[in-house]
Amino acid sequence: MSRPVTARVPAKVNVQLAVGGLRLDGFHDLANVFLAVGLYDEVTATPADALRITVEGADAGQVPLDRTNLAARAALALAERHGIAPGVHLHIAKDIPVAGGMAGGSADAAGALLACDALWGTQASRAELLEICAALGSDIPFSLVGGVALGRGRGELLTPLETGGTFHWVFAVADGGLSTPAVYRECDRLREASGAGASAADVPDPEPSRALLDALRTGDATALAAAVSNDLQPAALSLRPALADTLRAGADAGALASLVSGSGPTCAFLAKDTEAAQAVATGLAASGTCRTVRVTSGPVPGARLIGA
Ligand SMILES: C[C@@](CO)(OP(=O)(O)O)[C@H](O)COP(=O)(O)OP(=O)(O)OC[C@H]1O[C@@H](n2ccc(N)nc2=O)[C@H](O)[C@@H]1O
Ligand SMILES: Nc1ncnc2c1ncn2[C@@H]1O[C@H](COP(=O)(O)OP(=O)(O)O)[C@@H](O)[C@H]1O
Repeated sequence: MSRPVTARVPAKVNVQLAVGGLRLDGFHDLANVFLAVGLYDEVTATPADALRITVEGADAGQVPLDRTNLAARAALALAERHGIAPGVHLHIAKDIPVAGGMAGGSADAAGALLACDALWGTQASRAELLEICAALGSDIPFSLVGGVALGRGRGELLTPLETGGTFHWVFAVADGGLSTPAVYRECDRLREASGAGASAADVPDPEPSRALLDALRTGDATALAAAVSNDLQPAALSLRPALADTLRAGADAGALASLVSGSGPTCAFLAKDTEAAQAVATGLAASGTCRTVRVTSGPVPGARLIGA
């Protein structure tokens, strides 16, 4: 019997999330600049008679254990393509906040794919793995690739980006999640309410910011802080007004930039260095405006097999 295989996959923050108009297929075109950060889920694949999912971690109770779990869907997609039975036990050690705008479910899908590919010896090419990822969810290709990348289309068409250094991040994890489709819907509603319109004909094509790409390339945290943006932030704040207090608490504690991570509700804070990040974390914890605070850095590599 084959030995268990474990994949380790990072979370992400979006340093730019420019959202175009609503497409006919229900998605939005994006200029989505992803940066992988050092919070990880681990997915372990062990041979089993049938597909089974187990989850450990503080948020484990919020993760589905049936075939709607993104890790299960990834394993099923790989098995189906290669005509094999999806007999596998997937155990997820979850450290990425659930429904937090940090792509935890996407991380588990990418991890399950890598781990099952190794366990089953399916030897899928990188291109095939990326194709399966894109079919399962817009953010999943980035979980596989990691580092820093620009996502076009609905976020699945990736171009890796150059970076000149490590950035220090603090994350304020909220109580409870936000639904990604609900946040996109609220973004459209706010655009309609402002009179500008929300369709692809009304909203300019999203473009990556030149200043942001330059700041990433040079590794300049102050320049990056000046250039970060998230078009979903007004929608997340509209659905969860208390996030404004969290963003303010991080800024008061010395963060160079405070923004909602993707669709939220996790808030991300960029700090000058490790000491400044600790000070921001201490200030946020004392503010009582979030459930937990995490300090980390990035960019980090994407999904990797460990202990192989
Ligand atoms: C907002 C972002 C930013 O990176 O991530 P989160 O912050 O939620 O992690 C992503 O765009 C989320 O990507 P992901 O969570 O993979 O979304 P999908 O499963 O592909 O789509 C879920 C739903 O989100 C909406 N959606 C998603 C992507 C996109 N470009 N336009 C959309 O309108 C659609 O309503 C879609 O049905
Ligand atoms: N492996 C998984 N881990 C977390 N959530 C999952 C997973 N599979 C499916 N889901 C569902 O996807 C939703 C969004 O989860 P997640 O990817 O953590 O958030 P986000 O899209 O905000 O980054 C969850 O509420 C949950 O119902």
